[in-house]
Amino acid sequence: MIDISVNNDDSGSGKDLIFFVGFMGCGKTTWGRKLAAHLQYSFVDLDHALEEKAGMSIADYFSSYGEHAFRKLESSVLKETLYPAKTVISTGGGVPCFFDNMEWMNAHGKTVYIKLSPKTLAGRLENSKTERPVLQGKKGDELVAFITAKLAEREGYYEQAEYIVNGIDLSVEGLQAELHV
Ligand SMILES: Nc1ncnc2c1ncn2[C@@H]1O[C@H](COP(=O)(O)OP(=O)(O)O)[C@@H](O)[C@H]1O
Ligand SMILES: O=C(O)C1=C[C@@H](OP(=O)(O)O)[C@@H](O)[C@H](O)C1
Ligand SMILES: [Mg+2]
Repeated sequence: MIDISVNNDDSGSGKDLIFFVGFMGCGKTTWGRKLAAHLQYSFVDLDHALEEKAGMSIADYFSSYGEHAFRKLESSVLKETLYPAKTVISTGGGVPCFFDNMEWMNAHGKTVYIKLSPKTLAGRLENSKTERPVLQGKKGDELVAFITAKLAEREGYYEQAEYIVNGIDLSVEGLQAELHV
């Protein structure tokens, strides 16, 4: 039998999907991939899925079509991707904060918020090679101030996750125990 999750119904909820959420730089892509390998689950990074669907990088999509179009495409990629059973999904940092995406993820799998302070996030983002157009090249104190304000806007969504984990001392064994998988 082929495993297909059908959009907007409950068929995904029994399929062992794990969604990582949290601010840019908290480690969703890194730890999603590691946990999937450890559990022998499939792995989907929604940013990569979106780039494939759009046929261009996120930075190019933002500059060509703007953030509003990006958020609509992001939500459709979240909901229309056919996830195999047992998949870890790393979302982009804005996903939980638009439309009913957070509710949708909670209805379709386990959700995990990787929580970190603005200062730690800023340090990681300054050393990360991934392009993040939302940050507009900010660095140093300006970056910390931006993250502090943006996280205050977004954290209420992230905290709707079923599990909240400290991003400082993550391990795949710790995640596996916490999530009971
Ligand atoms: N536990 C960790 N300790 C130190 N650096 C980390 C850790 N987890 C991730 N990173 C680094 O932080 C940066 C952002 O990680 P990434 O997985 O791309 O985050 P996200 O997908 O949440 O934006 C990357 O450069 C990554 O190597
Ligand atoms: O927080 C955001 O608004 C964004 C986060 C990015 O993903 P990461 O959280 O993996 O960096 C990516 O989706 C896009 O650049 C927008
Ligand atoms: Mg990522």
